[in-house]
Amino acid sequence: MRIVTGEEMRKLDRITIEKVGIPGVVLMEQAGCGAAQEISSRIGASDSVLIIAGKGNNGGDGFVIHRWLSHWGYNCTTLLLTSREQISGDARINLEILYHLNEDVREVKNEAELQEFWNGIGKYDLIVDAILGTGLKGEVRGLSRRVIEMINESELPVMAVDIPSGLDSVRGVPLGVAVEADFTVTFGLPKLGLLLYPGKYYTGDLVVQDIGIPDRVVKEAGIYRFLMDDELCRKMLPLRSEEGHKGTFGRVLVLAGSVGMTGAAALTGEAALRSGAGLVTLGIPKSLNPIMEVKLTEVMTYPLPEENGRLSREGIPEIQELMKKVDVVAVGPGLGQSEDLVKILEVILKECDKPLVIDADGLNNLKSLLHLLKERQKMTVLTPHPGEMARLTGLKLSEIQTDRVGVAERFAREYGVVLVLKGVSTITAFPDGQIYLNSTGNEGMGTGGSGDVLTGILSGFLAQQKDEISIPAGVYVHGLAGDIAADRGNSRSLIAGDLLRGLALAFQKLEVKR
Ligand SMILES: NC(=O)C1=CN([C@@H]2O[C@H](COP(=O)(O)OP(=O)(O)OC[C@H]3O[C@@H](n4cnc5c(N)ncnc54)[C@H](O)[C@@H]3O)[C@@H](O)[C@H]2O)[C@H](O)CC1
Ligand SMILES: [K+]
Repeated sequence: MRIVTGEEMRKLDRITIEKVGIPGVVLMEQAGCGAAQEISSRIGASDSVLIIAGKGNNGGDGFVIHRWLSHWGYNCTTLLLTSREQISGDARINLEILYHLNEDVREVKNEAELQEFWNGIGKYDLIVDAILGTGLKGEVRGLSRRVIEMINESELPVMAVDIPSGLDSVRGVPLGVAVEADFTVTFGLPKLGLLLYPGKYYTGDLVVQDIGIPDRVVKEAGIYRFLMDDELCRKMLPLRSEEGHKGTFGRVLVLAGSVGMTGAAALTGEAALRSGAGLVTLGIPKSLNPIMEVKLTEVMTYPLPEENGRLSREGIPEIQELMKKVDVVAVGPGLGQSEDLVKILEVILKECDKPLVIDADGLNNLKSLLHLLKERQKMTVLTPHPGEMARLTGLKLSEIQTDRVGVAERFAREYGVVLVLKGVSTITAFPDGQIYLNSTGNEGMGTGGSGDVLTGILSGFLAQQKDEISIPAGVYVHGLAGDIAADRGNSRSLIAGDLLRGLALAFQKLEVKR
């Protein structure tokens, strides 16, 4: 499913109305009736509903909701945060209908009148926030601001119409103040801010209501952000032929590990195999080889020259040979940091003509080599968590976390890489501007080794099909494996090894028998 900003949704509405010819009042009817159905499925037959309506079409949706809920027998009151005369267009049509039906509509024009009305708030069972939607501009001001504060203080259940009023539809942050909703019915397509933190807190359960915006309008609008789901992931999984063999499923070289950091290397190697790669070779400091030989069965190990327990530049000729024999190279998990490792990474960036996945310490050794990324002709995937992204870019953590999509989008475009910015709602950004927002995973995955498993999954996918579109699918499968593992156990006690076992179950859920 595509993801839009408020502004993009307004453009889609406008094209649908002006070019396709579906009247706005029809879209509003679809929106309001759909939202009323969702509300009706969540409240009791004798519940009283208070619709708080702003001056624009978000308020208009509220009037339609009032009409349908009342039609189904619910007690409804609309609190209008302005006077009747201030309402126009499609919203006014629906407001007049409420008056013609003698529905209970109260107008409040100032804080005193609002406070007087609010003294009776206790008789309502649900508040419908139809104050502000995609027309919000700047910090919330005036009566809208005061009523949003009162809604949040009221502790009453709240449903938000389209967007929790006050929430920025791009960055998902409150513009001064925002409604804290229990659930939100958004129209047409999900707005980006509803899917990011802290926007997710204000949104509560998100329901996307189809209001009949034609697919063709959406496709032609050039919307380039996507929300991952099972269906989209299935389409992006690497294809596997039934006559396949180890060679066709691809060979992965993992350069990872250092003394004391053998687990990262093992997790990456196993995850690549568990994701369907045919053969995986793990290049590690040679003193670790006996340990890894015991630890790993299916993953082959290759002892490389070392210094102080980390790969050393003496190993470069062997690494150059190893890279020629594989389909994809993953470098970084547990590597450590040193000048030799920077030198090794520099050679890899300059000479490796295969897709490359750089993670963890591979990223921490990359800072001085960023310019080489632009020169690579083959795909490069970087998988930083926010801290590694801060070190890579020199940005503060807060600058990254309050504009995750923007930061990822700009970096991918500038360096011509696929950037996987991990965190809640991991973002995959492509050099052409495409953005994929992940929707799987849980807090239990904030555990050592989780990222190593992701690196293995991504390199395992690229080994099977050198198509970067499998990267968001890998991120999705990683989170799905974590969700399945957490469901079977408990997210608190989740450890990275559980993800390896969860992978098979994740594929089972996703794989449709071809
Ligand atoms: N356009 C359509 O056909 C459909 C729209 N839908 C719903 O309509 C809203 C968008 O409506 P719009 O009238 O453009 O804007 P809003 O109702 O969101 O708000 C505009 C209203 O609010 C005032 N305002 C703006 N910024 C602030 C602020 N910072 N503080 C206080 N007040 C502010 C402004 O003066 C206007 O009066 C969309 O979200 C949908 O809910 C239908 O759903 C589908 C068809
Ligand atoms: K709203």
